[in-house]
Amino acid sequence: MIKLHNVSKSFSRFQAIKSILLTINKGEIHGIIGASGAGKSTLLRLMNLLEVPDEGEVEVNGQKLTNLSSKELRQARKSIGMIFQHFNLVANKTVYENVAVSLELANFPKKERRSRVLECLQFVGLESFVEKYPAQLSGGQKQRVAIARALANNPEVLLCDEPTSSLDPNTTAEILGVLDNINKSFGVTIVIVSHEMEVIKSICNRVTVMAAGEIYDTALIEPKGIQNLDNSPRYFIEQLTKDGDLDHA
Ligand SMILES: Nc1ncnc2c1ncn2[C@@H]1O[C@H](COP(=O)(O)OP(=O)(O)OP(=O)(O)O)[C@@H](O)[C@H]1O
Repeated sequence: MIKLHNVSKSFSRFQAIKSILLTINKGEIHGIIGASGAGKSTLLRLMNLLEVPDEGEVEVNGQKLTNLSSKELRQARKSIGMIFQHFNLVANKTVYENVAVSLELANFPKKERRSRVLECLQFVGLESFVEKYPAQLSGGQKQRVAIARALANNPEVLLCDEPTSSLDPNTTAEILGVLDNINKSFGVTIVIVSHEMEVIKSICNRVTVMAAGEIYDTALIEPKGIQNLDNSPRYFIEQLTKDGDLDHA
């Protein structure tokens, strides 16, 4: 479970996140959608303290990250994986080394590293790519390596920042399938930032709609469509459903 309690974040004098209250339930796939600049990525990065809040508390799996020392935070982050739009692989390391590096950083027992790397690469269907370098991979394959790297330490939470925004529709569907499989197989709580309503609708159980650093609404996504949770106006959600993607200028 992830809890943000009255969390605010400013950059210089610009308030990007305004006193946000949000609970993400254990085991759910939670989408965060909103127009460009709404604060989606900042909100996600507050969940593992890549951005440190100016005010408020961040709690993940019962631990208040905002109260931890830097050593304790490093430990807590082992259970929070993250993937990015541009994959963030290390160009001069092989597929194998890119995944192994997260185990080294986490002091994973040396003897078990090789089998764990291979296990994660097998899960994403890339066990035969161990000796390849990122430049030899397609976008979808790079994102699979990034997912394997994020999975290596058995995270309880996976934060995904626009994970399919650089991919074509077929590859997007494949990557969303991998994320769904991770959620179903291991019970990992997944948070996905996206500007595409189709992505959110195809995989998420709930969606939070952001506008100008605030939560506009949180809605439950049912198989038959989107239903409002909070009895607040349905207008924005209905617009999103009708118009499809949000403008991502
Ligand atoms: N490190 C930073 N320094 C200064 N301003 C920042 C920083 N990070 C984010 N911002 C500003 O905070 C606001 C929210 O940014 P954020 O990236 O969270 O929005 P977003 O909804 O994810 O947008 P996009 O969809 O375009 O990525 C923007 O106005 C952005 O310019």
